[in-house]
Amino acid sequence: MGESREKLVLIGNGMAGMNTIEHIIKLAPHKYDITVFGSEPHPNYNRILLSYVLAGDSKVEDIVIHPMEWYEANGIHLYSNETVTSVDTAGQNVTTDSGLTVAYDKLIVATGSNPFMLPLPGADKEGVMAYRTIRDCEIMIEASQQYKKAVVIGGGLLGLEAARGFLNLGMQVDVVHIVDTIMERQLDRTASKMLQEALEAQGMNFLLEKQTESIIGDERVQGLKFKDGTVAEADLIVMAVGIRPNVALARESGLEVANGIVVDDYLQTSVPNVYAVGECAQHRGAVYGLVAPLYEQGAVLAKRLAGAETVPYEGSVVYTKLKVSGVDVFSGGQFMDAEDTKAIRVHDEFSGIYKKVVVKDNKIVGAVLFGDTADGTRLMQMIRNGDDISGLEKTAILRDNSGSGNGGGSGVAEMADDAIICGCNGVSKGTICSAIKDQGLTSVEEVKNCTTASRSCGGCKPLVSELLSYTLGDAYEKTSGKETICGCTDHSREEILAAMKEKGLSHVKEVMSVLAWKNEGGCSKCRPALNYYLAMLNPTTYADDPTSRFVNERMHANIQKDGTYSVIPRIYGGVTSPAELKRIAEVAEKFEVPTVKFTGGQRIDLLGVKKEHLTQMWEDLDMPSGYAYGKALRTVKTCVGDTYCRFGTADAMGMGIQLEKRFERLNTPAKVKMAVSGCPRNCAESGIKDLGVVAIDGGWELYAGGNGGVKVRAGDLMMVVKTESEVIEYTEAYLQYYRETGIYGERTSEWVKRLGIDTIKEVISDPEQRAGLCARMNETLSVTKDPWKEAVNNATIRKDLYEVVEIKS
Ligand SMILES: Cc1cc2nc3c(=O)[nH]c(=O)nc-3n(C[C@H](O)[C@H](O)[C@H](O)COP(=O)(O)OP(=O)(O)OC[C@H]3O[C@@H](n4cnc5c(N)ncnc54)[C@H](O)[C@@H]3O)c2cc1C
Ligand SMILES: NC(=O)c1ccc[n+]([C@@H]2O[C@H](COP(=O)([O-])OP(=O)(O)OC[C@H]3O[C@@H](n4cnc5c(N)ncnc54)[C@H](O)[C@@H]3O)[C@@H](O)[C@H]2O)c1
Ligand code: SF4
Ligand code: FES
Repeated sequence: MGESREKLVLIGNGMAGMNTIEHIIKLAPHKYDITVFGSEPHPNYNRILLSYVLAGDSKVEDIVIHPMEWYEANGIHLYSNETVTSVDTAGQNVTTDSGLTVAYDKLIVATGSNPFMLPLPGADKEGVMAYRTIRDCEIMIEASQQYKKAVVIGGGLLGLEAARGFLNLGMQVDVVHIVDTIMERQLDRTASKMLQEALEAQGMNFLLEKQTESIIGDERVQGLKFKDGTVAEADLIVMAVGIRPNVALARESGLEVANGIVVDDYLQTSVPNVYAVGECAQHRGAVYGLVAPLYEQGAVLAKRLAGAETVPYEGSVVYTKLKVSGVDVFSGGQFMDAEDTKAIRVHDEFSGIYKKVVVKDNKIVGAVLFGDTADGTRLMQMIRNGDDISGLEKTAILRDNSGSGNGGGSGVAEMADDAIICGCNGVSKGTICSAIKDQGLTSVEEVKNCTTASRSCGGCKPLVSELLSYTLGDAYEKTSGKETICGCTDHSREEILAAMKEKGLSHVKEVMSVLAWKNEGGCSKCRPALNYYLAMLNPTTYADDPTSRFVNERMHANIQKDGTYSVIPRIYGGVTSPAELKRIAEVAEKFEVPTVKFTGGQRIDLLGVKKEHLTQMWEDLDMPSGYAYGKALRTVKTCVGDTYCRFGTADAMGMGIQLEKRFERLNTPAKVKMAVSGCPRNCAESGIKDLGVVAIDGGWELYAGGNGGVKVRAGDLMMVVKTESEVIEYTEAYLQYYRETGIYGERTSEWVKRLGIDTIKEVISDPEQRAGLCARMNETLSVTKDPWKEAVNNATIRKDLYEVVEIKS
């Protein structure tokens, strides 16, 4: 039987080529004798998921698409770790680097791309690398165990996913980007800036508008120098500045090559019996760098080679999603405004949501979504269908997905059966729903195994989950729905706290190990949370884990966008003295601080401080840390009160200073701001603070859960008390209750809303409960230390965190 088979050879054991082979085997299992060559020493794997391997969410073995046994079972000869070095198109055979020659009747070239490496002086130093393969990923993971500081050049999709991975690996990371907006090839300015802010909050540091001039160091890289003369330290540099089609072999073999290997609508090259598919191919002038279009090409080529009827491949409308946990970003089609386009925009600054839909001639041609990407699939379908939207309401195009009511979700119910749910693998709603019904599937994993939907980037998992819910109703709801603290675990906050108490768990790694964390090292969402919960439960015995803190908290200073730091000393109640001001001025002069600014919280910010100056500055200032970087008490703003103001009924400054001295250094689920006003005129803005204190005739009002930031909220009146010591006592109880029941990252404004002010009132009004809360607060406060003093007095901390390695250029 084998005798009659034609010989099909595939060069490139990657995603596009092997997807084509998989289709061919399904369509015409006996037509070809198939040989596959791959330069990498692995079976075909999902390159996309490398980002999850790097981030610690998956293991290398989990991302294999076709294991070795699959090749064997399908009679495919796989030569891994073997590179094809020449193609004889006249004699119809290929030759490899080990000297092997194999004949073909049909040849598929799927050699992918090469990462573009900037040809900089010093780029050949050890520690400068690309990010494309399993090997690259392994090198990065190994390096993180030895080195501390990574720099990623390129703030595109790949660079940002690499940077996120480094943070998860416990490294500090700078992202160097050439223009002033990241992901400018996928996002408009508004979305880009929102993304930057969100990633900065995760600990990423951006060096924007920087052009690298050279890479410095001896044998191993030590840093990079920019054209503007500045430098950045680096133990490891990853170049993620784009890719170039891997066409050298094709060119040498006489195939027509422009940017990529030129192919027609059936993926045929300029040479008979030779086809090209994937990133190396150029179709109608376009070269693609995402899997969805490559799989569309593969489906057409497979049909062609299997002898089945096929429509031509006519090009693809592409969309992307960034795979970084905690941010939702979608970009598709023609997303930039142009003279002949109009846009529908929704920008909710309170919820951090931005949506833009670009319309041309009454048709949607592109979209950018940030913060809520549930509309993405539907919009892409409308773009592909060329739907006329002139009769549609704006709300039918962009939905409010925030609620769980009818408007919520992505509207899977209304999608047509042929709507593509999984863009990467081209799987439609109809296929998924039939598989769920016919095969009795009950989980996203089962749908993936049966239909391939969600097998690649995983971006469609929420939609698949919605389809399961839509098809199975309550039966599905019952099997899912628990709110876990992050994707690394199936446990909820409550379960984790209960286990910490019951099993006496005492460090972050132990929690992850005992509770069988799916991702061994955890991520930036769960590790700081676990560190906080452990410290909250065991204040006197727990040893803080600085590696589980965000970089600003680790450094006790805020990193600014140019890589310098800001230093904000504590100024109790916003009240200072000439001597203190003189000292601040002297320090600012001595260290040539470029900007000195008053903050909204009545203190002084020294901006633009070099890392190596931090500890000496703190020593010279001889003032406590203002914790402007931490999830902790920030400031207590005060008015002058009855000391100077004729309306004042109480000593607002004195009360504010007492509160700040009592609660300084207190760690809380999220930052806490307070204010004290000397009368109901409320000049210190007590109504929009986490705790606001307002003097009234004969006493004080305490307001809870106010916020003047992103989501403005007026505080709820929680309590009216008579004396200053009662203000302290009730504040202790309130803050401790928040510490014990707040979700890590949750501001009091959200917490008060979640619990209800009446519940909080009830708890802290109850003398027994209040006494317990105050006792636990006392215990916590009894062991806090000033971190700046600690760093000044501890040579190891100074060396490990603040010393700068000298960089030779
Ligand atoms: C970290 C990372 C994350 C990504 N995330 C996404 C994402 O979320 N969504 C998305 O759509 N895309 C993503 N991509 C892009 C996606 O992985 C690529 O578009 C896709 O892998 C390209 O497939 P390909 O088969 O054309 O090339 P490749 O997958 O690169 O396969 C080509 C293979 O050919 C081999 N080869 C080359 N020359 C020879 C030769 N002469 N002889 C033998 N073998 C040879 C190479 O070693 C390679 O294994 C990501 C890429 C990376 C690196
Ligand atoms: N989630 C996803 O879909 C995903 C994830 C990773 C990779 N990918 C794909 O992998 C490929 C490679 O990704 P990429 O991010 O390297 O490519 P890219 O071309 O999308 O982005 C490269 C970025 O580097 C910047 N840049 C160029 N020269 C620079 C320089 N000298 N200094 C600083 N910045 C510079 C560019 O401005 C650009 O934003 C792309 O095809 C991408 O689509 C996709
Ligand atoms: S709040 Fe009252 S006491 Fe304080 S400054 Fe304003 S008017 Fe004066
Ligand atoms: S959309 Fe990428 S796996 Fe489904």
